Amino acid sequence: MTVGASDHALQLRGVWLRLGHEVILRGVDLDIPHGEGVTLLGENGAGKTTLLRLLASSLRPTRGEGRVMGFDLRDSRSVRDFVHLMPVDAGLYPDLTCTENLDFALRMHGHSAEVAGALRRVGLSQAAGRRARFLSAGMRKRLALARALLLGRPVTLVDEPFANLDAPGRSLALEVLGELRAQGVTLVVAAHEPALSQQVAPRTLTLASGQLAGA
Ligand SMILES: Nc1ncnc2c1ncn2[C@@H]1O[C@H](COP(=O)(O)OP(=O)(O)OP(=O)(O)O)[C@@H](O)[C@H]1O
Repeated sequence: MTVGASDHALQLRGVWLRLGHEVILRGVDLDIPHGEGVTLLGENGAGKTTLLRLLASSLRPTRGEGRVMGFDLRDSRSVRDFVHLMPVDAGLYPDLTCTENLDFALRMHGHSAEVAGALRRVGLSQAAGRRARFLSAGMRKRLALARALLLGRPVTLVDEPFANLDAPGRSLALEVLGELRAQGVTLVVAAHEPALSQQVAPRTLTLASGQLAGA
């Protein structure tokens, strides 16, 4: 692949991905410059989550190549130092409290930050000591947003940030994602709410039949 190591945060060349018997991605090319915000659209089952997992080095291409912050997509250890994936189900440890979930994420990345302030920011101060398994879906989403903000990874991939959120929660999600962009974070947002997502991630790509349009 003739790619410069530092020109783009994310690059894919001719990526195919098969899961089981199903071919999910069919020759996907992608170039996302540092700091860009991209909205990823596509029908249910189009492969958005799969593409995010591939970019986070959680799935390997069946064929083709990719680079994340200049590192080969297959070099999971290096890629994961730069990338945070906020999964659709929030990806929390159910038996840890809100505070413990954030503390743990920070420790994993060798960061320190003010957890209480982040919980306050997302309206979860009262729930700080509650285990994640006892949070509502919207509260889990809020906690995941707090974690994404605290980590501030150079590449942040967000799966369905607006799902399960009430109107103030959706505004909060926009604020948090906007703040990450303002910090120079490269943001990819998979969403079914293009008008919301495009406010913070204006470039729009659409996955259909395993191919990416607008790339
Ligand atoms: N582990 C797996 N094994 C086999 N097939 C899978 C696996 N994970 C996902 N798939 C299939 O891959 C396809 C794409 O799924 P994916 O979750 O990426 O879609 P999506 O665009 O995120 O959908 P949605 O909008 O519903 O969240 C679906 O057909 C799904 O059934």
